[in-house]
Amino acid sequence: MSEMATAEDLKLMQFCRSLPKIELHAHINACISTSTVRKLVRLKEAKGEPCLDVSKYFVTEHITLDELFQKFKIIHALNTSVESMFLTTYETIREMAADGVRYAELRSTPRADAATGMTKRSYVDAVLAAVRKCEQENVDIVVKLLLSIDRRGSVADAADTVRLATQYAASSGGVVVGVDLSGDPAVNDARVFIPVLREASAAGLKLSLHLAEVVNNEETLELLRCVRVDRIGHGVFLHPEVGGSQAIVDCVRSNRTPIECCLSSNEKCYSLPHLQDHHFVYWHIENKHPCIPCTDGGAIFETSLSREYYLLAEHYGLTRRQLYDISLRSIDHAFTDETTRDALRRRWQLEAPSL
Ligand SMILES: CNc1ncnc2c1ncn2[C@@H]1O[C@H](COP(=O)(O)O)[C@@H](O)[C@H]1O
Ligand SMILES: [Zn+2]
Repeated sequence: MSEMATAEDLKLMQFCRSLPKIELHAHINACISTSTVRKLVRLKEAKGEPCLDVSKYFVTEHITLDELFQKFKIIHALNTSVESMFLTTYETIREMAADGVRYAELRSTPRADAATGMTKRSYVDAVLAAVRKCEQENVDIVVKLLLSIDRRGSVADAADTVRLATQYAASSGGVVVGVDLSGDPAVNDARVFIPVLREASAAGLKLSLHLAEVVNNEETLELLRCVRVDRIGHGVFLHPEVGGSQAIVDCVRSNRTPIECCLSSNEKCYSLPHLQDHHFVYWHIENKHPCIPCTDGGAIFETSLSREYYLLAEHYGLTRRQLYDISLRSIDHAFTDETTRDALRRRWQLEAPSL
């Protein structure tokens, strides 16, 4: 919101906060708020370990994807232990709940760290322990987890992640539900992961893939055709007008594959001159295609899910009723069972803010 926010703007923001919301695209290490960063620094200092300059973590202006991935190096250097992963996840969940998010799918790339003894498995355990603690404390949110494959890694690493996800899907009481493919889109050809991703689907895991973050039509089309893509992350360059292709559009439309749209993240990393040019307009407004507003990780992009809904109203003139409907429809695309979805829908009915 600008400094010149009018009473109407404030009322709209208030509405967006009270709207029950569902977050389907948030990388844990992109969700670390200023206050959590401070806690992580204290944790590191208490152990006598050096810290990088964490003030550079936040994306305050337009940056390139390359610069974004440099920022993750800063946070990864800070977040190296099971204690810090637990803390990060715990704080993230509480902050989301405070923003009115009632269902969230977090995603994160399991990492090992020789210095602290963290393994990929203890990393996931720490995240799951934080989810359980929030449940025990009755934090008002349902949380699920996707394990992320980093496309910069090897196929063997990816296979490891799918194996972990398969095991945790069985042992986590339904918290681990799927796999994400992410990482620097300029690195490697994601088609090498097709067999591994197919195995993940065959094992019953849901798949959300970062696709078309840069123009890469062959890769995008082949992944869409060879893998059961349950949701698309970003999909900035799918349609021909922006360098994508009609074949890709046909594929996405015929499968009605939902697109996770992260306005602020895209605006900051793709330097969209105007949010009017965001692909939400093409897909959702012009073509009624299912799109889910998400943050990508609110903290790093200095946003929140409420603010993303606010931006939809501000830039595309969506009414409160339309914002509510988008939020309600997002439930259809959650990687959970029908019972949970029905419970969420009932809640949405009860909690519908005055429209
Ligand atoms: C434009 N946005 C993006 N595109 C692609 N991958 C992204 C991303 N934002 C985050 N990640 C992926 O998530 C990791 C950080 O969270 P976790 O350590 O997994 O919790 C990054 O290292 C990258 O692999
Ligand atoms: Zn992402």
